[in-house]
Amino acid sequence: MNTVKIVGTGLLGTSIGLRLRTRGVRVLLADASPTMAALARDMGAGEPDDGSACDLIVVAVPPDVAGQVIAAELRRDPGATVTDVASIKGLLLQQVRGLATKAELDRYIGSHPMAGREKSGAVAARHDLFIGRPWVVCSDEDTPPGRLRQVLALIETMGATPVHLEPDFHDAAVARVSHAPQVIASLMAAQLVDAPPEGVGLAGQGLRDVTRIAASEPGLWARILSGNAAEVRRVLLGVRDGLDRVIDALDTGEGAGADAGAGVDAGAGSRTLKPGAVAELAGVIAAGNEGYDRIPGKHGQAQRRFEPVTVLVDDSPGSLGRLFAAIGEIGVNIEDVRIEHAAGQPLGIVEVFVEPRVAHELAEALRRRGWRVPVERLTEENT
Ligand SMILES: NC(=O)C1=CN([C@@H]2O[C@H](COP(=O)(O)OP(=O)(O)OC[C@H]3O[C@@H](n4cnc5c(N)ncnc54)[C@H](O)[C@@H]3O)[C@@H](O)[C@H]2O)C=CC1
Ligand SMILES: O=C(O)C(=O)Cc1ccc(O)cc1
Repeated sequence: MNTVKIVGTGLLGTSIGLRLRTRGVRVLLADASPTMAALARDMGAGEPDDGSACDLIVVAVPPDVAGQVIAAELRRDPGATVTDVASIKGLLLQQVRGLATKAELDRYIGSHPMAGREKSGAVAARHDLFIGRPWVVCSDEDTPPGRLRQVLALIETMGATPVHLEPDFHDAAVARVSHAPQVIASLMAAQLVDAPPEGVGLAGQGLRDVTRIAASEPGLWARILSGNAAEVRRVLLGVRDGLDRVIDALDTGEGAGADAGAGVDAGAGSRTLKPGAVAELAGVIAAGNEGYDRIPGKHGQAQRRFEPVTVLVDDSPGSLGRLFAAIGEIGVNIEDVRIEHAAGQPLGIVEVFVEPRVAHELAEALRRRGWRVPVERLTEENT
């Protein structure tokens, strides 16, 4: 890879440019907005496009305009391989097929890095955005091997792992793992709009986990959802079935949306659920446990459940460093960390995630060293 052009210098394009520059690749930057291209240049992602011929062109524009931009780049630079990073693949390939010649199509390979942020634009770009993440490649049997090698070289330079998928399989998969979750996060967060501030103030890590991506850019996501409408709709219909079952199970015959006379004993003040309702609720949570366990964990391995050991630390400089050093001396590997601040107190609540078999031992060792470790939850594995 000698010269790579990036068209669309927002979050994705600028992140790719930054990483390519660390490897000494010449990067040309183009954007419909000259200001955005100048910003990416100022951040060190490359130099302004001077029209030179390129080995590889990466189209990183919003999905609804990606088809036209890909076709225009294929035509303009007859030697270049063209790839894109759009979040949808089936509809886009269909559009490019309608706009490009057969010879041009041989130079196009769609791709999609499964990494991003809830912020848009060059200012949010990071050179390490793609490290360790899957990067979908939609080549087919007609793709010339030399062209495929160029796209694979880009992915390798980004530190990502190539995953070869058909466009339709990709779209069905991302509807489930990315697009529908975005809708659910947004709908849940929207429930907070009218909530009283004292109530929202009780929010903890659970709500943050479920709603982090609700901060995403509305314009981009409206385009992504429209471009994968059928598959996203299919997943959401499944979610709606589940929601209907939960809503029905929670029906006590009183309050908002209750079915008249649904409760077994719908007398005044009754909160009785229908027979079978509790099992239905437990079943929903259990199915969630099962699905959650299928999410790949650290380094792409099967998800492993780590045990949290909770430690209360002073909200003061150096506290975290001392805690981590102590855990290192005890000889336990920290798998993950989560930090919350205790409401109204100068106290940090640190959850250190470790292998379940060492959790109890770590808690004891920390207590012996004077750390404040509340009594841990007893599980089969740590007793
Ligand atoms: N944001 C994310 O987390 C992820 C986004 N993607 C995909 O990457 C692509 C880019 O997304 P972001 O970088 O987040 O968007 P962004 O909004 O940060 O950047 C898009 C850039 O494209 C430029 N642009 C728009 N129309 C153009 C045109 N016709 N010609 C040239 N430039 C044009 C805009 O001026 C903007 O600078 C999208 O297709 C998106 O689906 C893929 C993975 C993750
Ligand atoms: O932030 C996250 O967890 C994401 O999943 C980001 C993301 C957003 C859009 C994509 O097409 C791919 C990845």
